[in-house]
Amino acid sequence: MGRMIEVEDTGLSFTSDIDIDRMSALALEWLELIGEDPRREGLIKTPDRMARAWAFLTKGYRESLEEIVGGAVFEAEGSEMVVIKGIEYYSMCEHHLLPFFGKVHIGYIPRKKILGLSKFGRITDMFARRLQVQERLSVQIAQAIWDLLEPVGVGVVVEGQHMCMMMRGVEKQHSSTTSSAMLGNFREDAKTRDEFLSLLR
Ligand SMILES: Nc1nc2c(ncn2[C@@H]2O[C@H](COP(=O)(O)OP(=O)(O)OP(=O)(O)O)[C@@H](O)[C@H]2O)c(=O)[nH]1
Ligand SMILES: [Zn+2]
Repeated sequence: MGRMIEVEDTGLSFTSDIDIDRMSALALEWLELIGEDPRREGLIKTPDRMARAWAFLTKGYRESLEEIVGGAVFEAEGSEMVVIKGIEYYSMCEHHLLPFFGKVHIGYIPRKKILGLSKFGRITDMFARRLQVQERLSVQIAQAIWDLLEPVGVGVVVEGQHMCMMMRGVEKQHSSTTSSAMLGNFREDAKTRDEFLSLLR
């Protein structure tokens, strides 16, 4: 069993290692409970596959910002807006444990530090690969960039389609949700925010 980790300010805790055997045993029971025969040929390896898939889908719990960003914070001059558009993500809603997915758009105005471009995708994935609501995903990405780079401002826009609203429940196939998080002058200055939003169009 893994070490228990407390996540600051969230009241969340989780184990640092995934116990694949125990998850697999639960998955087998799950298959029985939905009315399947987990011993039939096609399902023999399914509990193990399911455990491993879930280990991947929740790997963000076992990653930290320091670890994924490494040394890719660089000193830089200039204070023009940087926009990274269309970062795809897949996450799991915390209410139904069904997927939601879409795109993340990030903008920031550096003060003295810039970030390696690939790291925006890695930060997105670290938070997306946890149980989420879309609003919190937006805020966590923005806050992480804020803490890392101490920029003049940062804005994050997340678009998402939620399988729990498509495959079940309200069964709406064509709705999509946009959420955002704005910090610094992206929050305070309408002109900066508008410039960011116009670059997303
Ligand atoms: N705000 C927000 N809501 C979400 C997200 N993902 C799923 N939900 C919603 O969470 C809500 C949970 O509502 P409940 O009434 O407790 O659950 P439910 O009976 O399964 O609801 P229905 O989906 O309407 O059938 C639903 O309205 C979901 O659409 C998300 O990322 N953000
Ligand atoms: Zn849901």
